[in-house]
Amino acid sequence: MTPVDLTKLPEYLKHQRWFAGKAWPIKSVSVVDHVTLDSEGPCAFSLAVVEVTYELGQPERYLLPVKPSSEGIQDALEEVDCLRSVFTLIREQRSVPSSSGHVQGEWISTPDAHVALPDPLPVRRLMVEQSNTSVVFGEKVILKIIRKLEAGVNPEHEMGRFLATRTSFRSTPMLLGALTLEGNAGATLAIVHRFVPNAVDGWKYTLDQFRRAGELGSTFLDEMRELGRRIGELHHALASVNDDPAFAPEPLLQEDLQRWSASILGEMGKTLADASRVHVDIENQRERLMEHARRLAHVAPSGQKIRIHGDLHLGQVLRSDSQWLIFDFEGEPARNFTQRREKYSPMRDVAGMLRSFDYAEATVMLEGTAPGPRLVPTREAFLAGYRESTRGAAFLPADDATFGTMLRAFELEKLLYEVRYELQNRPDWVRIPVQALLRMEEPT
Ligand SMILES: Nc1ncnc2c1ncn2[C@@H]1O[C@H](COP(=O)(O)OP(=O)(O)O)[C@@H](O)[C@H]1O
Ligand SMILES: O=P(O)(O)O[C@H]1O[C@H](CO)[C@@H](O[C@H]2O[C@H](CO)[C@@H](O)[C@H](O)[C@H]2O)[C@H](O)[C@H]1O
Repeated sequence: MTPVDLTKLPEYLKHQRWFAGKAWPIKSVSVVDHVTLDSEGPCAFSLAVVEVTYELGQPERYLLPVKPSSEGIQDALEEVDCLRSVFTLIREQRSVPSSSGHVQGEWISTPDAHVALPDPLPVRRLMVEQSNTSVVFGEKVILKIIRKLEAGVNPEHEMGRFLATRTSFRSTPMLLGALTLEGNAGATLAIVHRFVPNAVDGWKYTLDQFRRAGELGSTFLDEMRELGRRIGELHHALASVNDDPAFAPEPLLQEDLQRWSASILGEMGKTLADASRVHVDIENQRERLMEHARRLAHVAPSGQKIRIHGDLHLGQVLRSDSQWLIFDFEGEPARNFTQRREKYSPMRDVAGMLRSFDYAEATVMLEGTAPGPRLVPTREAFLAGYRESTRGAAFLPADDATFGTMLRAFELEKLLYEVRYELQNRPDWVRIPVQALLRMEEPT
């Protein structure tokens, strides 16, 4: 028996914030696995994995926590008891059979993962714009229930578990547990982290600083230097284990550089053509930009490929208690899990953060803030901190010239990604990466 009225699902899905396929006609929806939870308790509900097939394009899978209701389908996550039930399953590491496998709760039991929770446990839905559903329990832990499921190993779950159990890196809200569906429709369904109270994200924090008149204060630049150091420490931690093939650093080969260079050149073809419809001048830059990507293929290979954050920007760091914490290890949403888990040069993360400083500068300028010396000092402070904490690291290129060439190529790669991201999501913001592409210097 299926837990939901399948005939009502297409209409239900189209009204959900997290449903990505609103623009495409649905051909069919089927339940591929489901489990009933709390069947005897106050909140009997189902966790159903549904597959949506479209008239055109690839099918997608979603997690539907649902309750039977006289009106058809009700989101079980609207009920506090159901949210507590999901959390308890994880905390007590329970295993519950599903129609074609089982769901498994996982709770990390190292001493530094210990968290004391009040009883009864207060529950608060996080009121932020997000594509999943996050809930805070007792102001101590945050549970993210994943809505759109991808095939393969979830990088946020994998990276969080690795950092928590195999490294001493603690500049991140620690992963405490997860809920996984094992079986044919296997996927990570939910993730629990330590909740960071009173945190401000790095994007808001930086905008506030950039909006102030005059020069940036030395305190802020020290904080940016500290952020650079934290990213360097993250890379050290990610490169610190050799006995786990998913994380062991690998030598960076000429063929890696050639592959990455070719991929940037390939992305450039279509992206610049799309961008030139809104900004005609961009086509004149094509040759100069291509040269930055070509140079990547020809540097002498040094350093390593390691697991990286993969989507590092100011919105992925939190400032709390005068500390920087790095979070959201799920990687770039436009790539599949296999691509996101690939080892890469850590320079890609560095480039991502530098791009974010440019976005912050462009944002305050568009708001009418007077020009000022903000961008260059922020970049320099961040890079100085990063270089300080990674001096002599085996994962970085051996000399400064190669460091510079690789950094420019990865900034270009991120810029192209941003043009595509903005064209699709925030067309008014396309000008930010486009202006940066126009400003990119002649390769030296
Ligand atoms: N551990 C945490 N402590 C405090 N706030 C957090 C924590 N994790 C996430 N948040 C807040 O929740 C928001 C959404 O979290 P995120 O994991 O990015 O969800 P999504 O993947 O759905 O975008 C973040 O922007 C941040 O403000
Ligand atoms: O936060 P996500 O993992 O969903 O990342 C995506 O969205 C980001 C925007 O929220 C986008 O970041 C771009 O805009 C930021 C400002 O809003 C800026 O700080 C980043 O540098 C810029 O890349 C990110 O690229 C995208 O993957």
